[in-house]
Amino acid sequence: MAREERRFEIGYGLLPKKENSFIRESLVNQAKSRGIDLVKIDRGRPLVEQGPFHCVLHKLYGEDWRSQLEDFRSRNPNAVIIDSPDAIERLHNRISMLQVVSELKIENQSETFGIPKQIVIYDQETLFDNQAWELLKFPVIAKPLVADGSAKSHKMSLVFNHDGLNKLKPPIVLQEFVNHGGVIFKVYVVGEYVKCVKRKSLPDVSEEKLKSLEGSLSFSQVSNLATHEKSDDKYYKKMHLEDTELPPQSFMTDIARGLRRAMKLNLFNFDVIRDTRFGNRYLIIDINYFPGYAKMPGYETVLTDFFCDIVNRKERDVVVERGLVVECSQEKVAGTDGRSVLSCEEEVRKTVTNSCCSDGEDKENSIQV
Ligand SMILES: Nc1ncnc2c1ncn2[C@@H]1O[C@H](COP(=O)(O)OP(=O)(O)OP(=O)(O)O)[C@@H](O)[C@H]1O
Ligand SMILES: O=P(O)(O)O[C@H]1[C@H](OP(=O)(O)O)[C@@H](OP(=O)(O)O)[C@@H](O)[C@@H](O)[C@@H]1OP(=O)(O)O
Ligand SMILES: [Mg+2]
Ligand SMILES: [Mg+2]
Repeated sequence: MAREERRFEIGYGLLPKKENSFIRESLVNQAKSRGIDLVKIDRGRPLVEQGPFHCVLHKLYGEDWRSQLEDFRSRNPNAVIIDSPDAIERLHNRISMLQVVSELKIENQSETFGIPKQIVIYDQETLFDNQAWELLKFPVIAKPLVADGSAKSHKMSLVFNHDGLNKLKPPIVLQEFVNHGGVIFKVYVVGEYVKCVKRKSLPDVSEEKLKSLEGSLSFSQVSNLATHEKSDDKYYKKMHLEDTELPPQSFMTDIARGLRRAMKLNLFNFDVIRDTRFGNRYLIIDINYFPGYAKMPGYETVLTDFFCDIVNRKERDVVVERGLVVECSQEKVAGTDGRSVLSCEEEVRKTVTNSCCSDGEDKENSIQV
């Protein structure tokens, strides 16, 4: 006798721009075909009155939203919130964002990683204080300290010399500009899934060129420009993205998994550049929460797989790859708010079968919510 299909509801809270790019019909349909209904959260009504959702997916800020999530969590202790506002908050400050990279330990003989030299400047006086400059060398990139998703938080300046400092408005982070061959790598993380892609970046600045450059140059979201915006530009015509080799996948995966565990986040990307002075040195310059996944080929499948894992309370790394279900209680794996996806041994032991995400067959290891 055919078993009734179990369905799950995932509520999403996104700004209109994100909703437009992420919630495509192709994603909604694929999720639906595998037992997941993506439902828009009505921001005009309390979250607790909606659903009931098995999972909440969000990229919204502010105190009101935080307290709505808190209420939701206490009333729905079994629901999963992807991800916790506290964990996301770390990415709203460009210093705390990269601190986690500096603390990460990864064993690798052939490649190294880190972050560029940087200082934080809170006021105008410190900007012109020579002591602050002992560590850094021009050119530098001035980035707003706050990275809250506003247009302002993406406005950057490439500063060539002291004259260029006049226009800057602290609080800012001054980060050494590192020549990297004009190509940036964006590493997308969706739970355990890791995908690295190439994008165009700022061109290198030679010592020679630096002498002739005046002041500073402003720019914003250079790796996100539409193709037509780049195509007229002489520089971009000269660029050969296809000639650039990707960093080793296993190295990027190790960094991604390390970051995921340390930050307790499931949905993020990080920007990596390869220092041209040392072909095997990689620098992480930016980490973004819930980035533009729709730019990833086949994002619908990747995201649907992830949703299925979440609602089934199972993760590939623990349940499938290692096959050791009990490890969940010992491993600090990226948690979510509400209940950690992998935190509790008892939950994992509640092994039942259900039809969500199965390809027609029941899976012995799936966990029911
Ligand atoms: N230290 C650096 N050295 C060389 N280039 C850099 C450095 N920092 C940033 N860039 C360039 O400037 C761009 C913007 O910087 P960053 O990624 O920090 O800004 P963002 O506004 O947070 O970007 P996103 O749109 O990815 O959120 C990068 O994509 C890269 O092209
Ligand atoms: O739409 P959103 O506001 O989430 O924009 C994000 C943007 O995704 P989009 O492509 O969907 O616009 C991301 O692009 P990719 O790194 O994936 O290229 C990146 O620029 C994030 O920094 C942005 O987030 P913010 O920093 O502004 O919060
Ligand atoms: Mg970036
Ligand atoms: Mg960013």
